[in-house]
Amino acid sequence: MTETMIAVIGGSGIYDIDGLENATWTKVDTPWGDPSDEILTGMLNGVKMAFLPRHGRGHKHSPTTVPYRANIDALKRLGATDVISVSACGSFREEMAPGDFVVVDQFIDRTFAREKSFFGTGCVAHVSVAHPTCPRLSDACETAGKAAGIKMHRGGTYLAMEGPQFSTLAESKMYRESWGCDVIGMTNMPEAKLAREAELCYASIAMITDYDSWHPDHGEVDVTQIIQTLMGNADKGRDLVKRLPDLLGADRQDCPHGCDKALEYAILTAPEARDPAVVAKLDAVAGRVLNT
Ligand SMILES: CSC[C@H]1O[C@H](OP(=O)(O)O)[C@H](O)[C@@H]1O
Ligand SMILES: Nc1ncnc2[nH]cnc12
Repeated sequence: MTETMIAVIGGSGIYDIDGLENATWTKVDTPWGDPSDEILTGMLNGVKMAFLPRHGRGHKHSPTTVPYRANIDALKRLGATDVISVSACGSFREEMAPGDFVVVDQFIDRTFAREKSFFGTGCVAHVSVAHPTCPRLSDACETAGKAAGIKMHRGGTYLAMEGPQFSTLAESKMYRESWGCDVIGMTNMPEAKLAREAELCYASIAMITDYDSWHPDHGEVDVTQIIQTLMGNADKGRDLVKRLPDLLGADRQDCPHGCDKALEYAILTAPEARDPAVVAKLDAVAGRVLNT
């Protein structure tokens, strides 16, 4: 049995969380460069917590330049077991209205200018992301959100676009009508894929801020409107987070869905063919299976 550490990656509008005991911002060095910012650690109701602002305090990183690999490595290195992403998203569904939250369970990855794996030449691995989010962690998010009085939707497909521009009207209609997507954002990929490679349970909460550009009764997406909605959402998001420790507990059992064993049969490169320098970089992410 290991000790739970709940890591929250806060998206646009969420640059800190309050209420942690012994709250400390810590710089974490990783073989993949600097994370987006220092990481806030502390205790909440007897459970270890970590918080990382995805874009950095002051919103320094664009969706393309967020150092996704360094962020996931740093959280794993600190001892995180569960990662909860909280993100601002557009909605493709009338019933998923601004102010509502969606516990996302699928993704379509349309990003193209990001490093998407910890593995590659010298140590090749292929993990499954058929089910990219952890149902156990998603259950906790849904329960916590409902207890906080938030209108929660369970399940939804998140279209991850490169950005930084919002979608054209034709794209928005295609994602909604032909591809069956429910929400859109710019950051959950490759984050979810990297969390799986690092054997971390991952859940994603989409805080709906707008109707993207498809909705006939709403104008095109506008960052001022998004930020206004976010200001209301951010407090709700923080309230949800505060309820997670009681739901997840300090003693962590093995993940019933196998998120924490994702690398068990994933590494293809024979031990004698592995590049020691590449293996060394994987100490935090894949130390369990590489015995580093
Ligand atoms: C502020 S609007 C666009 C911006 O907000 C979202 O960021 P995050 O997912 O980190 O909350 C979206 O993905 C874009 O990066
Ligand atoms: N409509 C939208 N498209 C992409 N990212 C978003 N983040 C918030 N709203 C968004």
